[in-house]
Amino acid sequence: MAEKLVEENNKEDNNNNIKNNEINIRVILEEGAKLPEYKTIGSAGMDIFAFINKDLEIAPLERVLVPTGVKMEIPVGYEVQVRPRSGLALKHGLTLVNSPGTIDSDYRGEIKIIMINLGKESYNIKPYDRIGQFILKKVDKAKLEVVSELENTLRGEGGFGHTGKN
Ligand SMILES: O=c1ccn([C@H]2C[C@H](O)[C@@H](COP(=O)(O)OP(=O)(O)OP(=O)(O)O)O2)c(=O)[nH]1
Ligand SMILES: [Mg+2]
Repeated sequence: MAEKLVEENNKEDNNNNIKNNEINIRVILEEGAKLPEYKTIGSAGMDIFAFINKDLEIAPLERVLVPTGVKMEIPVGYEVQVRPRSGLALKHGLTLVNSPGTIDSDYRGEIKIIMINLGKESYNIKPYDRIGQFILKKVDKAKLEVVSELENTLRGEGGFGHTGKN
């Protein structure tokens, strides 16, 4: 799969002059853990594999913390978001409680995935199942400046649906 992807990548580069902008991230993998991977050339997210040694059952409305066996050194100025997979969400009601989860650039612990079963039936996560995806994002830092007045706009303080439905 990895070789195929590289091949496809090069082909795409040659054909369309598309260059993937890759950011190097140093990773520590626990023994036996699987490195997250992009499944297609255009995937925004790298799929994350459950690092468990036996099936993990999630009852309806139960929350579980699923290990990944992955530690990362995310460059300053970036974060990693942990997002659900739509297939698991649609077919089984499986999602992430804190979606999108935030992995800070200074976090050095093992990344874990907080899953919840919103379906009606128990679901078994199997070892190495793909349970979510990592998205690398640039983040700017805000510098908060306290003032007494904000610039006026048409919307003003209207929010929470005040523009109506259609
Ligand atoms: O789904 C997640 C979310 C977070 N984390 C790790 C990485 C992240 O950098 C750290 C803290 O996450 P967050 O800031 O969302 O949680 P918190 O409750 O504010 O904890 P803390 O006080 O440690 O920041 O926990 C995960 O492994 N998985
Ligand atoms: Mg925090």
